Amino acid sequence: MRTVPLPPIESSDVMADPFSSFGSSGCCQCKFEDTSYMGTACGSLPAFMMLVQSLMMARCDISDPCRRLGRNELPEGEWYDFIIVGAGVAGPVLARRLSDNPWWKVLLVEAGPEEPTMTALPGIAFNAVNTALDWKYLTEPTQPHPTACLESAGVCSWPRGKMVSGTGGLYGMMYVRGHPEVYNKWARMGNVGWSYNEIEHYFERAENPKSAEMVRSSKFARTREGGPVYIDHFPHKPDFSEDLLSAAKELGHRTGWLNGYNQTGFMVAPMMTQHGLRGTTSRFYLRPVAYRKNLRVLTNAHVSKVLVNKWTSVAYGIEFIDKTGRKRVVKCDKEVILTAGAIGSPQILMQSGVGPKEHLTKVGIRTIKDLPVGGNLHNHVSVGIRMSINDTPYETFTLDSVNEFLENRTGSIASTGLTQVTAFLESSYSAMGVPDLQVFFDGFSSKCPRTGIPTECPDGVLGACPTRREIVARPTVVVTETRGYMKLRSADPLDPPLLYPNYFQSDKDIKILVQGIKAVVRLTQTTAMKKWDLQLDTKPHPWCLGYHFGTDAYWECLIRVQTGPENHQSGTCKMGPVGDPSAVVDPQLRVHGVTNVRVADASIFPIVPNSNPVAAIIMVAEKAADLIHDAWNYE
Ligand SMILES: Cc1cc2nc3c(=O)[nH]c(=O)nc-3n(C[C@H](O)[C@H](O)[C@H](O)COP(=O)(O)OP(=O)(O)OC[C@H]3O[C@@H](n4cnc5c(N)ncnc54)[C@H](O)[C@@H]3O)c2cc1C
Repeated sequence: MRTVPLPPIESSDVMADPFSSFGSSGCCQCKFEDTSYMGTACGSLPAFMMLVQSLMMARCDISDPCRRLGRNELPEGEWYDFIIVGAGVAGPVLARRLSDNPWWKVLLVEAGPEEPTMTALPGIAFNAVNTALDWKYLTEPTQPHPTACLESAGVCSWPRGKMVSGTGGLYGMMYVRGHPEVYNKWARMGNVGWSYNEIEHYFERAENPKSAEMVRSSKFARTREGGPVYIDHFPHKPDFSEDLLSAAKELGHRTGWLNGYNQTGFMVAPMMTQHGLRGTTSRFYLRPVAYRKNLRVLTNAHVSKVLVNKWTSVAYGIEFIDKTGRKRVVKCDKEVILTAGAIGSPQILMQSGVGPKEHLTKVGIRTIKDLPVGGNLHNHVSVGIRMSINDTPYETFTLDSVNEFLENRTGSIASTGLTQVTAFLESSYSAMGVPDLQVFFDGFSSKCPRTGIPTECPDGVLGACPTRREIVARPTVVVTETRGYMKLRSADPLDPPLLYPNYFQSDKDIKILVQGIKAVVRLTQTTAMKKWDLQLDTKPHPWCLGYHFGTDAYWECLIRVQTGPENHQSGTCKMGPVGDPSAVVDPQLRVHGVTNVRVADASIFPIVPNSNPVAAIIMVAEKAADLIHDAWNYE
């Protein structure tokens, strides 16, 4: 941890827009406990990255210290109206919207530290994975036999962010709403008020499309500019991306805007980004209101349970473990809202005695309400298909690109490279025009450049690079049939839960994925790709030598051996009406049978949207805020 010691925040220090503080030294009068994690990300920290880190941390327009709310202590004896648990994607939205009412006191509690400065750089977007800012969850092998991630004995790795911004601190920033039919299906499952027509305005309320092209296009036709979430294209993309779109066009795919009912095709995706920096809901929703007296953000506080009166089943506060390891209690008058994500929220509910009675009894927790918490666990799933192009793979993160970024906030550091290109495709199993495959592409990105010199190769050597650059295409099933579950490992709230995703228990998921592989392989046969000599890596995986390379049987083997577990975990506190035996929360997001507890994050999805989920999570949090305002304003 590195502390920048500065005097307390003045409201006049707080800018509505961080870019307005660009070049100003005045904002550096503020205090912010920054986290340095590049050493872990890089193994040992090269001098060049140490320099970059010091530069970024010292720049107030990037580190933004005056607009950080996170504190490790709470004043003794304070009471709150609402306690929100988890400052990831959903938590900051609710904290902002509820504290809009100046009469309500709101506390947002987060297990991790404030959002570090370095996560703001899109060019090293995924560096916080596997550091102290990641919960580093590992799944359990499917019983009785492993069905996926066979290369690692059936154990898949699930990174989840542990910081203000949550998994948003290590996500790819892609902003996609998902197909309207997914939400219509939620409504058909008995979730009154959740059809696309009824929720569309929550997307619109959040969005702030920035590029002129977006504002003009029909994509955001009904969205007025001015929502908190900046949506833009990155200011930089590799030349290869446009040719990739041409190749897709050649194969008959639609290219350009993909949204709403027209989601199928290839595009350079819209991103949550502002002035070249990572867009997170903490940046967009919390920082502009850092001056509010009725909003507190408590960091490094692990919530162990919601306090529920065992006679009345009414929630009245939370118990948490603070930074020093001390158990503490904080109470509220109105509601506890769980936004701790698809693993954190169900874990906290079960620790509180809300969950499957048989399981809770086994781990020694007294049941307050018997509910199927932790069921319906599902996730998208992918496989990486290695390819290469004729291009010298020089580092994109160089001293020149650092200078360009610092001067203009443009260049490769303001972008995630080829990851900004995506495709949505329909397999032969898809219905109603809902794409069931998404393709991600990786390439032209950096992790830990060592020298900053433009002729640095991927292994850190200068000059004599190989002549081919690796590109990975990742077809991903986004309408999955498989369902898993999670359980507590023990009654200890600090023990990670047992996660059983059961990948590919449904054969349909693997068949869809094979079709996705064939679709990406077809790209290698296009004229547009001749220019780059895009080639499939045909070296068979040693575990799949028993199958002919390129046959369905070979691909099925590869999928199970080298499973890409994706990061869109959902459904563990499923939303459904009274009478739905698999439901945990009702369509008002209230936990069935427990008063004054709601859940408002990816865990309430009855079915995960067929796209990256952050847009949908923001929509859920926006709607939750209205439900809460309606409930308590009436009171
Ligand atoms: C590498 C990667 C790339 C991704 N790219 C994209 C993308 O481009 N676009 C997209 O839409 N999605 C993407 N995602 C997925 C997306 O980031 C997640 O779906 C989303 O962040 C989930 O939001 P959430 O609010 O439900 O949970 P989280 O963001 O995980 O937030 C939960 C918060 O609660 C806190 N918490 C948990 N337990 C406790 C506790 N007991 N006490 C206190 N606090 C607690 C956590 O520390 C965390 O801050 C990506 C994910 C990963 C890992």
